Amino acid sequence: AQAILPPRPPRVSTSSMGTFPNRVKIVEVGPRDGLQNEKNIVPTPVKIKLVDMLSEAGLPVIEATSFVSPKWVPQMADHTEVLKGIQKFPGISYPVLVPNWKGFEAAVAAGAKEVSVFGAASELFSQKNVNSSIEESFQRIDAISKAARAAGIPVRGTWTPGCRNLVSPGACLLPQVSKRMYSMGCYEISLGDTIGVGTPGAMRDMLSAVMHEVPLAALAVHCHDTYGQALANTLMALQMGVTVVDSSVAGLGGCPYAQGASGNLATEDLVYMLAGLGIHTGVNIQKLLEAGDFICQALNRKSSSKVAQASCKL
Ligand SMILES: CC(C)(COP(=O)([O-])OP(=O)([O-])OC[C@H]1O[C@@H](n2cnc3c(N)ncnc32)[C@H](O)[C@@H]1OP(=O)([O-])[O-])[C@@H](O)C(=O)NCCC(=O)NCCSC(=O)C[C@@](C)(O)CC(=O)[O-]
Repeated sequence: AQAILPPRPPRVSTSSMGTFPNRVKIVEVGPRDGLQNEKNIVPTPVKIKLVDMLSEAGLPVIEATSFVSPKWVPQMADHTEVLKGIQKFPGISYPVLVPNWKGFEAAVAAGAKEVSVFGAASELFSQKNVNSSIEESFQRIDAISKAARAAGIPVRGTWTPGCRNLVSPGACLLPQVSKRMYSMGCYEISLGDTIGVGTPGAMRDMLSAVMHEVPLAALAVHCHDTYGQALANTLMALQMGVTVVDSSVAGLGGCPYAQGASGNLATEDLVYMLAGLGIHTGVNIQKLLEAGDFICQALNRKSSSKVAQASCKL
């Protein structure tokens, strides 16, 4: 596959458009969020090679795996082997998702240097996803954050409204839970549109509410593309000043406990859009496309990335 990067227009900024950042940090979630929903177990060497190829492509943060219960998510049962097996490139972070204390301890024992905690702003989704209430999730996160701080391990947090009214802040308590997570020591809060029903308007309203509670510099967005809105939602977030975006190579993804959740925003499409805006990411799109080809072949699947699809035809 070959990608032709879009021409860079002169930088334009008007008050009605907002100002785009010069640089965006991409958090690649493909090896974790992308693969966790796969029914067939992906061989461990394939997972390791995927992470290594993403490192080669220059992604600055790669969520490598998750230390969740193998009874709940069998696909992630090889988390220790994956984390130990990947090459650790200097300057790249490899956070791993941890749902509870047991997962945190196992992650640290496997050599994790950064962890991600997560929770939902909906009681129903919280029960489905982690078998606990929102309050119990906070207690777990608090304990993990304290221990992580003592061990010098940064903690990133992801919150998902996890309900149909996904980006409706009133319905989903997202600003309050984000604030609480931030105050517990998470250095960054990623706001997840887990089932991908958000629109740019809903993103604007949700972010406006959350920005009152958490500094903009500590916010990231994590959009799924169920309704084809992920790139547009991300663009809105960038215009509002967000500079950290989660995405998944080849648009892989979905949460096993969120009915209807489809793939994430494809990293290839994000990189292409950012290049067209003249926004620096440090990602080599050619190597990224190769990583996407590799995992799609391993999964026997067509890439969900429009850029990858178009590049194949060129
Ligand atoms: C949280 C639990 C563990 C509670 O699950 P539970 O069943 O309530 O846990 P438990 O404490 O009662 O333990 C049950 C068994 O699991 C074991 N266990 C317990 N914890 C662990 C662990 N960490 N690692 C390994 N094993 C574990 C534990 O030892 C025990 O084993 P047994 O004694 O029966 O043999 C479970 O609900 C779970 O693993 N949930 C994770 C679900 C998940 O991975 N969801 C997807 C990630 S979230 C997501 O994708 C959304 C996000 C973040 O990407 C945002 C977005 O997309 O928008």
